[in-house]
Amino acid sequence: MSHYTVAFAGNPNTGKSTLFNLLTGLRQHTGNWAGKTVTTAEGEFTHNQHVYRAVDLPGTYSLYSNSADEEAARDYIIFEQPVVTLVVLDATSLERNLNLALQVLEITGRAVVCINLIDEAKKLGISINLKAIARQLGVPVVAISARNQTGIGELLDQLERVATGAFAGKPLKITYSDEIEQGIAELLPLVEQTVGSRYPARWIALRLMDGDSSLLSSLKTHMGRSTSPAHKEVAGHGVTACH
Ligand SMILES: Nc1nc2c(ncn2[C@@H]2O[C@H](COP(=O)(O)OP(=O)(O)OP(=O)(O)O)[C@@H](O)[C@H]2O)c(=O)[nH]1
Ligand SMILES: [Mg+2]
Repeated sequence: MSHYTVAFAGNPNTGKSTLFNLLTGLRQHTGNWAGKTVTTAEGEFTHNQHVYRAVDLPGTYSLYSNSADEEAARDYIIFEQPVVTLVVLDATSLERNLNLALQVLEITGRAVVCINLIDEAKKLGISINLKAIARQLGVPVVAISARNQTGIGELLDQLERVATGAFAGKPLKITYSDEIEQGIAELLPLVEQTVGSRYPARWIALRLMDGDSSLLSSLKTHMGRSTSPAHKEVAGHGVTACH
């Protein structure tokens, strides 16, 4: 039986924990990230004989280094490298929410985009062209309502496709201005030489150009250790639903 780690990322209040609780039921525990006062939760669920370890990341608007929450979500995706990152978006404010999805896709193509609160969007008369968004983003896109429990089967099927490698994402690559692309081109070989092929060099180059010293110090910390799965760092127990 395979075990796949799935990280739940998304803006605050997009229903990550509602979905997480729905999938994991009471098979979950909460704790703090190592050295950070950021609460996280882990749980387990099964679909088609595959076991998934779900990690509920803190809600963030970006993966820059504006807060401990953003640093924790960023570090998890980059350094713990979940098999799938599930990006949960609010269907009623897609434009703002897609910003985080684009940032995740700059880091990894092993992602599924989950458009939640589709019931609310319908009430507001918002219709969403899932196929067009999926084509543009290059990863599966599924509409669900975590509250009404609709679309969950399709979401789990898409998670499985990405987790097993049956679907290989071709994540949208954002092309920046000539000046920035020139900077990336100069920095990229140095970053690749330093961090190797394990980490997303283009994204790291971009963040370094932006003067992201927090990412730099996280890189130093994580590169000094071999692989250390996140679950070892989560010091928690107790059965509780997360919020
Ligand atoms: N109408 C509707 N409400 C939902 C749905 N999913 C979640 N909600 C509601 O949205 C609110 C936020 O849900 P949470 O699951 O706490 O959101 P979250 O993303 O975990 O929030 P943070 O942990 O703060 O980032 C709650 O009141 C949920 O009941 C949905 O599919 N439809
Ligand atoms: Mg939550």
